[in-house]
Amino acid sequence: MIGRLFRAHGEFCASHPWEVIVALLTITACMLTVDKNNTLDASSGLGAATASAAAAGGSGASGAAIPPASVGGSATSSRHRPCHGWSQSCDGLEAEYNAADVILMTIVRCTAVLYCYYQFCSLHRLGSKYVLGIAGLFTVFSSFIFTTAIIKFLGSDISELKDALFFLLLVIDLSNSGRLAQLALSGSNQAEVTQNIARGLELLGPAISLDTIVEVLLVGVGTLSGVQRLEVLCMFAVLSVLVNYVVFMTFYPACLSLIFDLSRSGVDMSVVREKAKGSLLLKSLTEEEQKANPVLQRVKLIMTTGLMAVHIYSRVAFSGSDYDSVDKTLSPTLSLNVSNNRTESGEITDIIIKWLTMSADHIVISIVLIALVVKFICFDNRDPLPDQLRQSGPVAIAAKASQTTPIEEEQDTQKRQPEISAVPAVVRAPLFTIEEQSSANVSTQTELLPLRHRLVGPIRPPRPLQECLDILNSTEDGSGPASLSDEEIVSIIQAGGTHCPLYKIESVLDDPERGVRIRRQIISGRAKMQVGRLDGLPYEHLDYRRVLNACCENILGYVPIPVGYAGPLLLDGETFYVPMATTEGALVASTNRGCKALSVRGVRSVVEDVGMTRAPCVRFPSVARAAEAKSWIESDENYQLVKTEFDSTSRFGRLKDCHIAMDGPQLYIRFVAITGDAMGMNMVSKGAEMALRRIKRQFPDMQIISLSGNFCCDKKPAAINWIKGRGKRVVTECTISAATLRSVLKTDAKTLVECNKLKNMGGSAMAGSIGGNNAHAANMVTAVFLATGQDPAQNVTSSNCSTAMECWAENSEDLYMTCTMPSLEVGTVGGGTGLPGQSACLEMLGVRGAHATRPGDNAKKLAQIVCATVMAGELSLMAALVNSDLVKSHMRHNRSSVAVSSANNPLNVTVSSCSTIS
Ligand SMILES: CC(C)(COP(=O)([O-])OP(=O)([O-])OC[C@H]1O[C@@H](n2cnc3c(N)ncnc32)[C@H](O)[C@@H]1OP(=O)([O-])[O-])[C@@H](O)C(=O)NCCC(=O)NCCSC(=O)C[C@@](C)(O)CC(=O)[O-]
Ligand SMILES: NC(=O)C1=CN([C@@H]2O[C@H](COP(=O)(O)OP(=O)(O)OC[C@H]3O[C@@H](n4cnc5c(N)ncnc54)[C@H](OP(=O)(O)O)[C@@H]3O)[C@@H](O)[C@H]2O)C=CC1
Repeated sequence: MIGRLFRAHGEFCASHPWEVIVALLTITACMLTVDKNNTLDASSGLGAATASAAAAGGSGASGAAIPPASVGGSATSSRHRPCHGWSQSCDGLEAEYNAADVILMTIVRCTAVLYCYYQFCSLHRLGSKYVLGIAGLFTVFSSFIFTTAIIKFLGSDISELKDALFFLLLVIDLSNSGRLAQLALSGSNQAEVTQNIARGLELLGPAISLDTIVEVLLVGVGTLSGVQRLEVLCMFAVLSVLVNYVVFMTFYPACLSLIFDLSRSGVDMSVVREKAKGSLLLKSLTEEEQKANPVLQRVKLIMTTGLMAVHIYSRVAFSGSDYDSVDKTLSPTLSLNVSNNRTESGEITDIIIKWLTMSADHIVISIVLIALVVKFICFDNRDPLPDQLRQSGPVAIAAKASQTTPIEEEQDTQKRQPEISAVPAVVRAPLFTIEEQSSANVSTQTELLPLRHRLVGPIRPPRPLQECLDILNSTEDGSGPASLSDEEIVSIIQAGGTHCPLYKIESVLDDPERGVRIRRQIISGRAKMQVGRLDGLPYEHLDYRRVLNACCENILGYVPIPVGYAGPLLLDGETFYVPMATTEGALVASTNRGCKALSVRGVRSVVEDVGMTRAPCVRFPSVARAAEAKSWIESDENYQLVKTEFDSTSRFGRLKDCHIAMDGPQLYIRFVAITGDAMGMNMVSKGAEMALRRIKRQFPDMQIISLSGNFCCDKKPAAINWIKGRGKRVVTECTISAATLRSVLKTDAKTLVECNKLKNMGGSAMAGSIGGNNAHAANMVTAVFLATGQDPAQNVTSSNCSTAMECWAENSEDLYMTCTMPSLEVGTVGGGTGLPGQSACLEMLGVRGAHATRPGDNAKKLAQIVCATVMAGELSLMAALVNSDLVKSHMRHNRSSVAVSSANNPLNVTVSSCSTIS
């Protein structure tokens, strides 16, 4: 209920920022410009005191003494009406500074500075130091200005604020401003910002209100101390707390909202708001009100009650004629203090009395300081807001329920133990973002990543390096790397040598995930990365057995790429749903549309296993000797000798051909081999090496320049692959009826044929392209390659494609289309095809692993699917181009305002939106 009130209030402030800000500024301006003498004269009883205060203020500043009677009087009256203290402040403060004063104020100032430092450290831990730092500074500044205005209004001398400022710094809690700013600015549009601010106040408001009450009552105790200067300072502090509270609840959220409002570009907010309603973040924000730690809340409530009792009792006890006697009881030395402060007596007794009287001052200030310290330690230790939200969100709850086993919980608890970090970068909680919320329900580790990043291990000081090395190399039970803490392992790695090179951690530790975690920490430190830089790069839940010694070295993690599907695709009578991994919005949609058009009549294909190639470069002493070697290899009999050697290296690799090019005394021997279901580069390289040995036996003067002489030609554009082929050669064909062209692609055959001729043929010829007579074959090739674990770099040669179109049927209104791809380098065995995700995608196509009976058939089938998918993408894009739909569709699917703004703009300001374009 209370939370909802705060929420409504926050919503109001955020949605009416101008009104709130102008209202507050107007009130402040009124206070600053009001004629305080008139006002105070008119007010009850304050006039006299103010007059004296003003006078004293003036004198006080110069250090003039005030008659004891007047001071005393003031003090007395101040206890009857606390606000009186404002006008009396100068009286109190003008008292001459003695050694104790100097020490005391120094401590207060130091504490304030340290506290500020602590606050900024906390803000840094929360996330962006710039945004949050500015938020914190803004709160301090605005609170100070408002407090000044009120103090001036109450008739005090502003010159005395130098002491009060430190109290102001001590009572302001910047972390809440940081939290609210972080939450507000994580919104991607005005509606989200408003909702985030409302949600933030709903969450923070009740706790902050209670904190404020406790602080006011606690610090208010100082106003009962009987020590006049302390009373005045405490009144400043109380006022600061109250003003800071009001600023935080009104001015601050309004300003946050305004920042966003002013910096966005004219977007249609009704549309954006509609979109925002569905966002995951908002869903999590509308969940049940977050409760602060109930134990702490109860303690605070009890404290509040107790302090109220103290205040009521004290003020009743001090009222009326009783006051003087009570005052004497509580502070018997006060009058002495006042008079003694103003004597220049050097007598020991006077000094003792002065110190004794000041000790009351010290004691109460110490109580206030201790109370503040207790507040930091006990009450400010609440979970960061992002954690609270994460815990509360329905998505997170579901994710937690499904993911967190008791064992995991236990591990997490262990990992929450204080870290023993030997490296400088300690990963902190990441910025709270929509993306983080959105990803909470997928089974990646990102949600708990920051905690798991930390170095873990038994809490004990690291053992000496030699001892750690002995344990590392020991084979005894209870020894070995598992018994070393992360910090000890880091020290071994940092020491260098061969014991545990950074790139071998996984195998040395025999625990890949732990190894990767430690490497991330070390690299973060060595690369002097900002805290949390690697948080977005997952590394857990990866089957490292399938990665190590197969796919990657020096692993830091893995990059998740979205996988979509295009289909159904009717190919040679079979239906396929083709997985595509891409970050190019609109690509899958386009291919999907193409599949729809093609599948009405279905695609037919032919495939040929051209063979994988490897062409070493060898050199002979003379051209004649090179020519002799060439003819030796090309003779049938010798070719068989070489083939036997080649084939001996694999159960599936079989030498198919040998093309030799001569360039001076150099030979480029292009071995062509079928490689079963593997793409075959390793296999053919292995075979080529063995074949070269045989040739060298025959020609000992042959010099092997390089196993790869670029005549192969792998991963580089080359005409030879276009002409002779490489891997699999596939040709697909299809006819698309005029009706389908109209209904699905919104075009006709004639227009497409014309465009294909001028763009894919004419345009590519003008560009001097080889193998590029297509619109975007590389798009589909790469997306399917990534999804199915192919070598991504082989998209270069594999994307060779000629797309042809003709008008078809009697009336020439249908379309006949072919795609010819002579060099598709694909495999269903080896490389990345064995990784779990990639393997699942191959499974989806029914081509995972080796073909059970006919080795090579799975790879060929995959090549056919790739070519048919390319055809679908080609058809759809060509239709989009003739319809001038390209830019429109990409603005809709390929440019998210959230992604663009969060990448380029720390304030998440929307820099573009499809709603303005489409
Ligand atoms: C593999 C190496 C580096 C071994 O090289 P090496 O000299 O045997 O290794 P080493 O054990 O003596 O270590 C030397 C250094 O290599 C690094 N190193 C060594 N091992 C690791 C590891 N596991 N993880 C990370 N770093 C490693 C490391 O820096 C190490 O120094 P250290 O730190 O020990 O003082 C070397 O043989 C090599 O560079 N091979 C070439 C592999 C390659 O480039 N493959 C690319 C694919 S080929 C292709 O796709 C295209 C192609 C070929 O067809 C194109 C064409 O036609 O030309
Ligand atoms: N070395 C190089 O120059 C290059 C390497 N690459 C990389 O090479 C890797 C791919 O090499 P590739 O040779 O395809 O794969 P692999 O190196 O993984 O070799 C395939 C393995 O699978 C076995 N196998 C089992 N069943 C079959 C089957 N039905 N058909 C074929 N092989 C089968 C083979 O047996 P057997 O041992 O009997 O042959 C062989 O051991 C990729 O990671 C790629 O990135 C890429 C470009 C160049």
